[in-house]
Amino acid sequence: MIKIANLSFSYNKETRVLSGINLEFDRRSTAIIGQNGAGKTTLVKLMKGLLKADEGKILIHEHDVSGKTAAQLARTIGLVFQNPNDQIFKRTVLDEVMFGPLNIKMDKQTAKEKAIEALKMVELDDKLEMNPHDLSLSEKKLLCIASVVAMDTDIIIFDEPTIAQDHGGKEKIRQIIQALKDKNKLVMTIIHDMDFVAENFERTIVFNDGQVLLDGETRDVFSQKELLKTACVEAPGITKLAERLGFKDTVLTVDEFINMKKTYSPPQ
Ligand SMILES: Nc1ncnc2c1ncn2[C@@H]1O[C@H](COP(=O)(O)OP(=O)(O)OP(=O)(O)O)[C@@H](O)[C@H]1O
Repeated sequence: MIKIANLSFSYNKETRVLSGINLEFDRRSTAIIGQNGAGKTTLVKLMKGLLKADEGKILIHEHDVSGKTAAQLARTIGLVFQNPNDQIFKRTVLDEVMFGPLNIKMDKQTAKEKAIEALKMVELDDKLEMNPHDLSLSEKKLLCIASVVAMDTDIIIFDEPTIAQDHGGKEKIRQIIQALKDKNKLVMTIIHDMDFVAENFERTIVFNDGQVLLDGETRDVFSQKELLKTACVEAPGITKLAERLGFKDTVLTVDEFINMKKTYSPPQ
């Protein structure tokens, strides 16, 4: 779906932020992780056409991103920003969510239907007439998710969706991601919450200093202790616990831990 070849980018002459990135994305849900400043947000901004590469190419559905207009890209790839205040500018919740669909020339009736469907998904459909700025931070983040979901793009990228979410909010985001996966969309997220990565994403890519350090099935990535250390990334809590207890296999979730514990005999 997305092919990235030999991609490099710098904001200024002194520092190269991304260098020689080669990646292909299929429909597997994918987490992009790595320490602050590793280049994750820059990569997704390049995919979304918000920045122009210095070198290399990004192809989405075989078409070069550099040859596409912002409107064409908006129909294919949605990006939910980390900070909701970067995204909110209408006076009611409904108008906010209809803005994107109308902007990509959906007719008004369809835009409204898509907006309400997306607001139901994030459970804000009882707040259609509210001013978005009166919502809590967690609700604003959900509103921004709805605004992108309503555009019905094939690819949806989240930047730190779980920040400012309590347990209930995280559970809602988990369900939204699952619903998008069920619709066969490519869901990608930039995230620092490793427990959430382990529980929800099939593939994980680790960025370090503007390059891809690790890329593979999430379980395989979290089994690479030494390389994770290089990228200053910690494995999920349950993975570390199982490892310290001497489990042979890499454990990703509490359910797996419980199931494996039944057959586990501690080292003598
Ligand atoms: N607009 C900008 N102008 C100049 N430098 C920038 C700009 N945006 C980001 N950078 C720098 O580029 C590097 C990569 O930033 P980027 O936001 O892509 O990292 P990140 O991996 O997403 O980090 P985080 O996890 O903190 O969001 C950092 O050194 C950052 O300071």
